[in-house]
Amino acid sequence: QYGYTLPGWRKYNLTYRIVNYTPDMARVDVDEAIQNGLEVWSGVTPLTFTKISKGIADIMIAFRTRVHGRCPRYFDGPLGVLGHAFPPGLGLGGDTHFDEDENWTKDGAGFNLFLVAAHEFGHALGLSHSNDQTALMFPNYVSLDPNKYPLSQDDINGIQSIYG
Ligand SMILES: O=C1CC=C(NS(=O)(=O)c2ccc(-c3ccccc3)cc2)CC1=O
Ligand SMILES: [Ca+2]
Ligand SMILES: [Zn+2]
Repeated sequence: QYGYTLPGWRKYNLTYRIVNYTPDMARVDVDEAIQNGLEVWSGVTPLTFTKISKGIADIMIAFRTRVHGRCPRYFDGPLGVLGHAFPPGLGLGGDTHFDEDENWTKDGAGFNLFLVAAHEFGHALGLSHSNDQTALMFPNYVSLDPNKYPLSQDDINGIQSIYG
């Protein structure tokens, strides 16, 4: 009874939908950053992600500002919180929102969408924050080279403890 594994998804084939796009980046670059952010995790688990363009997906992705829709969490304008994601579950579960008041980029300027997305998707899959400085799930944003930013062993241990 001691200890517990964080609740994960009870299925491996998940769907996602990009509900709206940030004007900061080309649509194809947003699609690519999101897809790569998900592939970081599917690469080390049996999870698969299928993109749908309408209807309700497990992971609904949207760019929002301040108070938005029925979301219980708000954004704070430029800087500060960059995004938030809800742990696995029905309804809001898995949904991931990015703060549109940030400057989203696909390179080192502003905030790299791929990096933040990969971090938020960790939450959407059931991971909490890590105290390992090198972990993707570390609570503070570090702008590293997104092309070489692998998962740390801590991230892999975490996700495989849920979807091993
Ligand atoms: O649940 C929360 C609450 C606050 C958060 N702060 S954030 O949006 O500014 C944020 C911080 C760090 C990252 C990050 C960390 C490591 C690698 C890449 C991004 C992403 C977003 C992020 C988050 O997921
Ligand atoms: Ca913000
Ligand atoms: Zn939100």
